[in-house]
Amino acid sequence: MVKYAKAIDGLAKDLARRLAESYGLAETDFFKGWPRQFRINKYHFTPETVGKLGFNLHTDSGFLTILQTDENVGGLEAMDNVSGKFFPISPLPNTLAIILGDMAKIWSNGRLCNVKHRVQCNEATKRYTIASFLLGPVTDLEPPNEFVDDEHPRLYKPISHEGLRNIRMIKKLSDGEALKLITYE
Ligand SMILES: O=C(O)CCC(=O)C(=O)O
Ligand SMILES: [Fe+2]
Repeated sequence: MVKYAKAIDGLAKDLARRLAESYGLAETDFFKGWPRQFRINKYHFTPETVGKLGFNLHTDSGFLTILQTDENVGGLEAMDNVSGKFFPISPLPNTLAIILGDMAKIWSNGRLCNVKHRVQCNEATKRYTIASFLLGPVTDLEPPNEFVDDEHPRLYKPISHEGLRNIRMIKKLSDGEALKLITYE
């Protein structure tokens, strides 16, 4: 378990660093000291739950999620935010799914998309997934200067990961809509 967590943590940091590099940012270790979280999702799908949701539509509140999906049981669906259509993220052996969350959208000043996703129960069986989250800063997050200019004015008021999570919880907005509440007029 510790070995797995360390390897996943290394991968998350590597992905974040490469993302920053791909935008030509000066600061590529921006995620230093950000908390991480690890969760095993266990779905007890039954004949009664077939056709229902196992996990409601949501965005992940953090920066990025590395999801190890069940190799045999599908159900994860991502939403295309232009058409609103859902498409399945089918299980592929030896493949991890990477999901960008609310903090990635705030950090990139709106360039990166916080992907809406859900889990649909398609068959009466058990389903296991492992989600590892690189969350976000404990202090208020502001996009790097490279993401802000006259054509791309600051979209969001500075906020910590916990601050955003509190808004999501209090306002019951776990589908990414909480970002509208911290948008500059
Ligand atoms: O179990 C899945 O496939 C998705 C889990 C998920 O979206 C999450 O843990 O945030
Ligand atoms: Fe999720």
